[in-house]
Amino acid sequence: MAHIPAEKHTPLVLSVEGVTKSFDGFKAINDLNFYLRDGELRTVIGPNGAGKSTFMDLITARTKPDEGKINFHKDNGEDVDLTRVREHHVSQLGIGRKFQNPTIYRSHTVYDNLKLSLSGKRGLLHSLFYKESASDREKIYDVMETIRLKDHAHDLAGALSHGQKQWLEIGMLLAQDPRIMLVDEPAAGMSDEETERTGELLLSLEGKHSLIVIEHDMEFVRQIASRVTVLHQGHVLKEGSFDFVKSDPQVIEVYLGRQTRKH
Ligand SMILES: Nc1ncnc2c1ncn2[C@@H]1O[C@H](COP(=O)(O)OP(=O)(O)OP(=O)(O)O)[C@@H](O)[C@H]1O
Repeated sequence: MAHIPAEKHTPLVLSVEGVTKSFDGFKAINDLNFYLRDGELRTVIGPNGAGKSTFMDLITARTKPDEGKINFHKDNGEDVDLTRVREHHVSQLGIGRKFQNPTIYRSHTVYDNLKLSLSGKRGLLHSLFYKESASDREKIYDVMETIRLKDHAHDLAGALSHGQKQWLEIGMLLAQDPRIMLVDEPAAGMSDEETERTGELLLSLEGKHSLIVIEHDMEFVRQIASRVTVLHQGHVLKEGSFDFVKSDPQVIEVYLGRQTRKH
């Protein structure tokens, strides 16, 4: 059983218990226990092949585990077993995922991308023709404010910088009010300034949403992390503050030491 920190009494939003997933006999995820608190920003690090993407695939029901439980704790007190839910229902439950490559509509404006995302639940064809209400407009402006793209509302998404595209996609998730946001390497390919602004953006979401951020850039992890989970061979190797995991000999051995040698 994984250790649940006793010092915090915030309710859990996600419990992953005893989860195993094999591919052709290889355990990509091996007896994994992971708990996420409501409003928490958790960073997940680990070497290539540690199982980070598979972990996200399991939470979003893209992949089904061989064993174990994955429970989403709804704010009405109900639990939903995510291993029994279809992938498209997971986003309707309020679990959104941002992949590494932005999936924005390049030939639409920033505003229209957010509008499409807001109305996404109604289907794409409907979304193209739907007239947003005053509260929808307010929501879109709130999101643009959060992702700092208000001044680009009427720019085509395809003309945005790499960093701005990533922020727009985070905004598209936000437009759907997710309870849990899964964010895969948000700072990849960004300039130092964009990376720092991305960190500020994620920190501004802490408390309002629960976030799991996978990241390799340790400077970025230092900026955003309060609690870090280190995955290794599909299992939690260590979990704790940035300073705790950074100085842990096992983490240095399997991940940080190798990272340093690479550069
Ligand atoms: N669909 C699949 N079929 C076969 N093997 C898979 C599949 N998906 C993942 N694996 C294997 O499971 C292991 C974990 O992969 P995963 O992509 O989850 O790791 P990761 O931590 O995200 O790695 P990276 O940092 O390189 O993205 C790897 O050895 C990978 O080859």
